[in-house]
Amino acid sequence: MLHVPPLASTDSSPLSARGLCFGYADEDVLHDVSAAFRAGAVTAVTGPNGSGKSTLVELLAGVRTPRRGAVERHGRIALVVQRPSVPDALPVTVHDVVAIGTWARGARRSDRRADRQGAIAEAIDRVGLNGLERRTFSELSGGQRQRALLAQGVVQRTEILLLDEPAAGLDAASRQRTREILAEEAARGATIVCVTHDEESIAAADHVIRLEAGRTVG
Ligand SMILES: Nc1ncnc2c1ncn2[C@@H]1O[C@H](COP(=O)(O)OP(=O)(O)OP(=O)(O)O)[C@@H](O)[C@H]1O
Repeated sequence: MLHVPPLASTDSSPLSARGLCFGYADEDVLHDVSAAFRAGAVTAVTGPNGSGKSTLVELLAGVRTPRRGAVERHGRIALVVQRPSVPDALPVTVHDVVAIGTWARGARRSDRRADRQGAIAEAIDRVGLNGLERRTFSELSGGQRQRALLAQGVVQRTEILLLDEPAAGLDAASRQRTREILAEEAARGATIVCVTHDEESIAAADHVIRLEAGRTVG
């Protein structure tokens, strides 16, 4: 796939960052990061461990606030986090996890209960977890948990979908399926930003942002 740089300007971009600086302590881990993300495209965010990818995605999602700079968002955002830890005592099932993703949809009057159940079943089917709906999170493998969270993200049908290493720990077939799902979400017009170390995901992305030591390098 042709790799063109992300948009230089923020014009018509559903999601953009301008001059982001952020530090967990005195020292900044992100330095003056600017980027604009296109609707209908998958942007891969890559770079070495500790280069600031997860931090950038959390700033884009609004989970963290930049010390300097700003994020502009147009549309609803879903964030798929990495390696969730759920206490074993919490008996939350795959179905529950995906259903949580429909809560915001449910606020829309047109979204009837039957539609919600259908959307949950479809999302579980898309990530290949059929038959495991009633399993609790503690009874799932790491890769299965990862896929349940992906289903929770896509069921929201938000305009912007942010994912932090959704393919981490997945086998080759599941990584491939994850790439297909992201392409499908982009095809319906969503803006997809995906942190990844996976070479195939980087190659399949429409745009690539590379971070090194908290700075964009291309
Ligand atoms: N909660 C935290 N408190 C203090 N420092 C943190 C915290 N989270 C991350 N950092 C530091 O911020 C920097 C960027 O971390 P970040 O997790 O964004 O990197 P990353 O590129 O996502 O790494 P990886 O590829 O390993 O997931 C690193 O130097 C890291 O040690």
